[in-house]
Amino acid sequence: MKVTVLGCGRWGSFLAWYANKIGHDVILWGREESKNYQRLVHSRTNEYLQLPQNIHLTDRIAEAIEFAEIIFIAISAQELRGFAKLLNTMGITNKIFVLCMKGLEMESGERLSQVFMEEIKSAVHLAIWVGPGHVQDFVKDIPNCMVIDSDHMNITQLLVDSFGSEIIRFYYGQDLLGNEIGAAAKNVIGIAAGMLDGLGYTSLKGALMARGTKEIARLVKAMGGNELTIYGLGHLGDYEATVFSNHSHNRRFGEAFVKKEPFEKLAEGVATVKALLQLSTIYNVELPICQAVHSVLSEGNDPKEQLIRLFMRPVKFEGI
Ligand SMILES: NC(=O)C1=CN([C@@H]2O[C@H](COP(=O)(O)OP(=O)(O)OC[C@H]3O[C@@H](n4cnc5c(N)ncnc54)[C@H](OP(=O)(O)O)[C@@H]3O)[C@@H](O)[C@H]2O)C=CC1
Ligand SMILES: O=C(CO)COP(=O)(O)O
Repeated sequence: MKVTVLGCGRWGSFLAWYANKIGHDVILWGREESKNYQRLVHSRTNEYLQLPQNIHLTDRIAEAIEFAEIIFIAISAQELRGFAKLLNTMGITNKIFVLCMKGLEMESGERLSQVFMEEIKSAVHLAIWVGPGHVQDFVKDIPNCMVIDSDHMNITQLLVDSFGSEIIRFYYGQDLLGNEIGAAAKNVIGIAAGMLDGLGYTSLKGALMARGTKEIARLVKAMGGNELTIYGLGHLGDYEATVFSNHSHNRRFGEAFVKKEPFEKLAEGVATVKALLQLSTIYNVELPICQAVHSVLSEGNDPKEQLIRLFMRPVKFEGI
């Protein structure tokens, strides 16, 4: 099968490497001025992997789009709307786009599938690929389980059947809304986890895990999704790779933030927490953990005070 990957950062370069490894014919696209792209062109390596010679690299978007019927996108979530506007100017009818990103639009609170479909005016199929997985593990053949979801089971099945392997076992998603919210929100819980680590309160990550899932499940239910999705791979299943992982950029960002250290990599949860607070207002659902993360990141409140207050809130029944 022919596959195009748009975005050549950490995850995009992995998707190209992986699709090639399991036998697909792959083009990887990056922006001409991108340092990530230039490095791949010159050395075929980045800090995570080495790209085989038979993966074609291009900075010509028209060539990349034309090449394949299945197109993965792995860019920063906040850039998706502008990027979709660009794609919409190209001939993209009958393609299957797979959003391999975890975020919500900061200003609107919209899910990425909503953002994408608002901008694409032609008939395309859309799916998402989320769940736990780090490049550093996959390139060593360390397996994981992930989830593909879409509004059409035949598309979900086609993708699962075409991209599953011994290192990635896919599950068929059945709740696009729940999986998108869950995948985005786990990055915010990851930032909270990093803050706890940085403050020396790693012991509270169990409580974070229990209360984080409850909080996000409440939101998903209010939005019309299935609250149980939050206990699946897209959210709870991703805590191992985020809340508890040294590879996680979101967790590391949270830790660096409270230690007042710089951290340059993309931490999607920083923008997503603002989107979640919009949803909290729209759907009238209390999101105390998201609120605490936001108050530390954007309102300058003391992390220790906020996190301690969060877990020492008035006694309540655990089911709530
Ligand atoms: N298990 C999973 O499902 C994983 C999912 N992810 C998700 O993948 C997404 C990307 O993360 P990651 O790869 O770590 O991030 P990186 O910062 O490594 O890569 C982001 C890429 O997006 C590109 N980009 C940014 N803005 C634009 C734009 N306007 N037009 C085109 N390209 C653009 C960047 O281009 P440039 O090179 O020019 O800077 C860069 O190549 C995130 O949403 C993240 O949550 C990440 C890891 C694992
Ligand atoms: O989504 C991921 C792992 O499943 C990657 O998480 P980070 O972006 O926090 O590194």
